[in-house]
Amino acid sequence: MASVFGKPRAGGGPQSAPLEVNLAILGRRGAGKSALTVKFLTRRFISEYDPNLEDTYSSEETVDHQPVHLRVMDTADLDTPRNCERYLNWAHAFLVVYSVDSRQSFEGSSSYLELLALHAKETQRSFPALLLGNKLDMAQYRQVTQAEGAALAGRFGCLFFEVSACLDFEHVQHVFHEAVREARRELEKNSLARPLFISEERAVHHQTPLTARHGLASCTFNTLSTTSLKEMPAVAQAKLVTVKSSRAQSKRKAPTLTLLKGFKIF
Ligand SMILES: Nc1nc2c(ncn2[C@@H]2O[C@H](COP(=O)(O)OP(=O)(O)OP(=O)(O)O)[C@@H](O)[C@H]2O)c(=O)[nH]1
Repeated sequence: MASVFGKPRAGGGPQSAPLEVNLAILGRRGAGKSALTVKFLTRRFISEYDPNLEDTYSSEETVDHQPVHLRVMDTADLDTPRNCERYLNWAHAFLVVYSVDSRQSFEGSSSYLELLALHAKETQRSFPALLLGNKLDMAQYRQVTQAEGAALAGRFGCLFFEVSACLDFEHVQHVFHEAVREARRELEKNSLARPLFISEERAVHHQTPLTARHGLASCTFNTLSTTSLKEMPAVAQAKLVTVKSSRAQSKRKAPTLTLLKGFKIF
């Protein structure tokens, strides 16, 4: 990571305007979404988090000598995807996390990948996703083989990595940077730098619950259209996360680590 979380180190690459990339981390409770997020942002493994809080963090990164303003939404969906539009309409790329020692979390990751595939079909856009088999350090309790993870990733055409939030930082950083590369490729390919739009008059008619059509997840999302549109509020005003105060309390129970919404650690 070429920046101390929140500000780039000297020599962090050419001073062009940083590309903005939004990354959402999805997966069943306990898969390790928060631990991976905090490892990437702080190089530390923190063991306990409050499972109910959802936070969005920001970090100035340098990926392949290019500055990137990276936002990471550490979601908290409980056990199945719900109210998905908060991340489906926000993220440029997704990390779908399961734990190699939990068959249930692996099946949960398959539901998320199916949801993302449906969203891509509905919006006629493609969204890079990376499948992560976390807790590799617990391989002796494996319930999901590497081959099964690779096969699932292959089915959805996404990259696959096995990682551990409590082992080396470089491996976790590599995965986040791979997600940025995938998002950047997609943005450059589809020049998606334009802000997302939502239909004003037609939002109600276009809300089509996925459960009605696909029995998959209790998620609904607006079908995006480009006529008579109002620009979506900037991320800072949008209610993307449950955090209301000026401090983004991390999900860990212990009071020692708090992440300021102003994107720095202290
Ligand atoms: N051994 C090991 N434990 C991990 C790893 N990643 C997370 N954990 C532990 O697994 C538990 C769940 O981790 P979280 O990061 O809270 O998982 P989560 O997906 O954010 O789950 P929720 O907070 O419920 O949404 C915690 O006790 C972590 O310490 C890992 O790579 N290895």
